[in-house]
Formats: sequence, C-alpha cells, structure tokens
Amino acid sequence: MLRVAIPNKGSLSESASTMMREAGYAQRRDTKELVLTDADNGVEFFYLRPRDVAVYVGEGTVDLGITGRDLLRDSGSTAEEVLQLGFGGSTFRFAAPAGTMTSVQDVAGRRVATSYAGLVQSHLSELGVQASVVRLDGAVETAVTLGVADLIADVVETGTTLRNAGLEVFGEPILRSEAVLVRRCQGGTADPGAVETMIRRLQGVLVARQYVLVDYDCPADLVDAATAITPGLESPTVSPLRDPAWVAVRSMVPRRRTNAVMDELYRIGARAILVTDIAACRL
Ligand SMILES: Nc1ncnc2c1ncn2[C@@H]1O[C@H](COP(=O)(O)OP(=O)(O)OP(=O)(O)O)[C@@H](O)[C@H]1O
Ligand SMILES: O=P(O)(O)OC[C@H]1O[C@H](OP(=O)(O)OP(=O)(O)O)[C@H](O)[C@@H]1O
Ligand SMILES: [Mg+2]
Repeated sequence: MLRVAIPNKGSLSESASTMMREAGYAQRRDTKELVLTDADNGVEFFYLRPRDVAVYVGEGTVDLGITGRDLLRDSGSTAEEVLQLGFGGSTFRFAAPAGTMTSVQDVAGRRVATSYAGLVQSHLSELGVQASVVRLDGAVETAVTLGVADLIADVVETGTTLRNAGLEVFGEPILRSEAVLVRRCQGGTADPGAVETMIRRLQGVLVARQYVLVDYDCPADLVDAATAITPGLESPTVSPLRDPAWVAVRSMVPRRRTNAVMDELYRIGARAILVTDIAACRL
C-alpha cells in the first residue's frame, strides 16, 4: 500500500485534503482522525504535523507527502519536491521595527526570532552573515516587543500580522513558498506505479482548476484568427456545422483569461461563446 502524509492542522491541512478528494482519493471526515485507509486506491493516508511531513518522507517511512516548501527546507530532510500544488502561497521574510533595518547586512550581530531556525541559519550562512537565531514556536512577531529579539524572520502572507506588531519587511525575500508534493529522494518506493498515478491525478486537478473549456461558433473564413486566440493545449477541435459557412470550435483556455478571450472572440465575429468548468482531466 502507498503511504501518504497530509498536514493534520494549520494553513495547508484543509486545502491538501480537498485536493486529494478532487483527485479521487478518500479523506478523513473528522479532523481528529490520524490515519485513513483508502482501500479502493490502495493508499494509506497519515495526518501528521505539517512540520513533520518532510521528516517522515525523507526517512522513507511514507512514500509521498504534502507540506510547504519553507517547512521542507527548514527540516533539512532529503525529501525532494515533485509538484507545486498552487495553494498555501507565502513568502518568508525578515522584518524589524519600522525604519530600523534596510538590508540583510543589518542583521549581522543581531538576534533573529523565528520558528524556522534551520532555514534562517542556512540562509545567513550562505550570505556569510553572523547573527544569533532565537528559536520560538510561534507568534514570533511579539518577540521584538518583549525584547527577546531585535528582528524576526517569518511567514508573510497578507502582512497584517507584521503591521499590527509595528514591524516592516526589509531585504529580499528569503524564500517564496507554496504547498508542494514531496517524495523520498532516490525513489526506493514500494510501488512506483501508484506514486506515478497519484502525481498524474494531482496534475489533473491542477489543470482542471487552471483551465476552462470554451466552445463557440465562428464563420469558417475566420477560423484561423479565432484559433489564434484559443490555440488550446495541443490544437483546438474544429467541427463542421450544418451551415457550411460556420464551424464550431472547442478549446481549453486559462481560467484567468476567460473573459478577455470571450471579448476578443466576440470582437472578431465568433458567437454563442460558452464556457464550461473542467471536472477532471488527465493530460
Ligand atoms: N498565513 C499563513 N500563515 C502561516 N502559514 C502559512 C500561511 N499561508 C501559507 N502558509 C504556509 O503554511 C505552512 C505553515 O503551516 P502551519 O501548520 O505551521 O500553519 P499555521 O497556520 O502556522 O498553523 P499553526 O496553527 O500550527 O500555527 C507553511 O508552509 C507556510 O508557508
Ligand atoms: O501575513 P499574514 O497574513 O498576517 O500571515 C502571516 C502570519 O500567520 C502565521 O501565524 P499563525 O497565525 O499561524 O500563528 P503562529 O505564528 O503562532 O504560527 C505566520 O506565522 C504569520 O505570523
Ligand atoms: Mg503558524
């Protein structure tokens, strides 16, 4: 049986389970459940602390896992990233009291509070900056107010938490993170076929989320212009209509471009433009 680790709580937990569900796998109904066996698909899901997912995968006790890229780097695990999952996006940044620091060089000799000590330590070493890292479990923004640190390094999503604490980001982002699928480095998986199937299914979910299907009717002499607007992934489907002066076209279009594409198609003379969600997809 394939063993897969999913975050049991925190920012990534719900989205990770939703994505697995959309990929056709059974998921727990109760957030207290720690293991769920999906017998039909031959997969056992383990709901672990997001921080621990990369550790289990790296050790090879589970085959695949979902975690954040920042947590993966912080863990020092040898697990490798195989797929970006398009949710849980954040940046990992230095922040200090407004107006006090402008570049990473200002960190030298200071105390940095963080829950990602591994990540911060290796970033500072790479840059040759010496500083003392204060490892905290969470709510690190308060560490400066309470005098435990001079600055912090933490996850920034909207920036609200920082602003409320009177802190400001400075320097380049340490890392851009999102949820990722990780697997044990060097393979060594009991069932490589099941791993490939899960990756392909998750890729299908990503495509189904990122694209819509667009159908429209188009005067036959405009088909080149129209299909230049909707080139599709490989090539659009062009079908004859009963009226030989018109054809029907079907093509995949990036979801975020839907309305712009409809405007362009309408402008050149396409009509009856219909947009449909893709429920599932295997490219
Ligand atoms: N607003 C956010 N706050 C925290 N983590 C976020 C946020 N957005 C995305 N993430 C990502 O979620 C992961 C952190 O997971 P974690 O379980 O620690 O989340 P959390 O919301 O901080 O949970 P906890 O309740 O344990 O504090 C990281 O990969 C991080 O980049
Ligand atoms: O930029 P924002 O949208 O404000 O989000 C980022 C904040 O959210 C997380 O904290 P969380 O609520 O998980 O608390 P924690 O620090 O105790 O983990 C993270 O550690 C930041 O503090
Ligand atoms: Mg947190």
